[in-house]
Amino acid sequence: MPFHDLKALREAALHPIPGDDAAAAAADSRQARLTKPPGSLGRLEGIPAWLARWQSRSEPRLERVAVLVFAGNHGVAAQGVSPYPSAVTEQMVANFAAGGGAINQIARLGGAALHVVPLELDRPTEDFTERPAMDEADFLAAVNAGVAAVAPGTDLLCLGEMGIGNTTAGAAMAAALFGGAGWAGRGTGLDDAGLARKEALVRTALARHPEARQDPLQAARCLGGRELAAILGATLAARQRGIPVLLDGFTCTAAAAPLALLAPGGLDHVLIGHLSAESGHGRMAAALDLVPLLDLGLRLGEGSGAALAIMLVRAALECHRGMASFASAGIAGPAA
Ligand SMILES: Cc1cc2ncn([C@H]3O[C@H](COP(=O)(O)O)[C@@H](O)[C@H]3O)c2cc1C
Ligand SMILES: O=C(O)c1cccnc1
Repeated sequence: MPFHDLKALREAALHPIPGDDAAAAAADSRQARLTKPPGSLGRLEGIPAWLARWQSRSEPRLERVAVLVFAGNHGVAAQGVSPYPSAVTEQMVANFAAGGGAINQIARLGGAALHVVPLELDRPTEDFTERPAMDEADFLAAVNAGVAAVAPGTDLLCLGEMGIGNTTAGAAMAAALFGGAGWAGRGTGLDDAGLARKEALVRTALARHPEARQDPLQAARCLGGRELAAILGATLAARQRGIPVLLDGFTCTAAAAPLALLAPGGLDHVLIGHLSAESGHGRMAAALDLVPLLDLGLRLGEGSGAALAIMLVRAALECHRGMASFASAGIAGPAA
């Protein structure tokens, strides 16, 4: 199901698959009968119906949980927007393959299969302060790599990224999609001078690509990166394949955001796993009307915050499945 051209991608994004209201209602009605005061499990209570709606199963399951980490390199990194060199992207991909990344440990704990997808690391995107990051063919190839990586039959998909310089791409996309200034954050640890340079480069990029402000897909092509485009493709493909999605932090959320701007509800099958410490993430989540599940001060990427939230999703479903009902346990409801 690859997208042959931008028009086909746009058509799919403009017409997101609706969720299964009946499956969600069945899950919610079970939730209401469980042995606890209504609402006492807080946000965990909404999760079974969310899974049910997007899996289209009144009894959702979490047998096949996957983490996909897409990796790409960025022309803009040559402008000194990250304290780390671009070589670290490939080195970290090797580290993931050897089991040495934070995401390896968290994914294993979450019972998730980790799949890392490097995207032409020896061919960085163009520096988007000068030219579009990708031409249409490059952009589509990256989107389609994301689509192809989503295995049908997955019950829950976590998305993440690895790419030195990609918080600058995320900031530029956020500025184009949501407007305003101040989207640049410190990323892996920029100092004040670096932060000011990053913010100025985002302004330059926006001025260079006026089409990015008119069209969310042009924002992704001109200002994003291959791993961000792949996240967009994977998020869209997951919806089409009945797979709910956990997004990671700032960069990952920026990558998927065009889907919400192209169609109302285009990210309804998505939860944000955690609120990143990257400064623009809370503002971006609010603009998307999404409240991240966790808030632990992480600013790593790699899908780490998405994968951490697997534990919460598992806890929510375990309670939903395993708890007794008031009737079955013979427990009195509230006094009338
Ligand atoms: C060793 C190392 C491991 C990482 N894992 C994720 N990132 C994170 O940092 C990068 C984005 O930050 P910036 O825009 O400042 O370059 C991305 O690769 C992201 O996934 C890492 C960064 C480093 C250095
Ligand atoms: O929130 C993120 O996505 C993030 C923050 C810092 C570094 N890399 C990624």
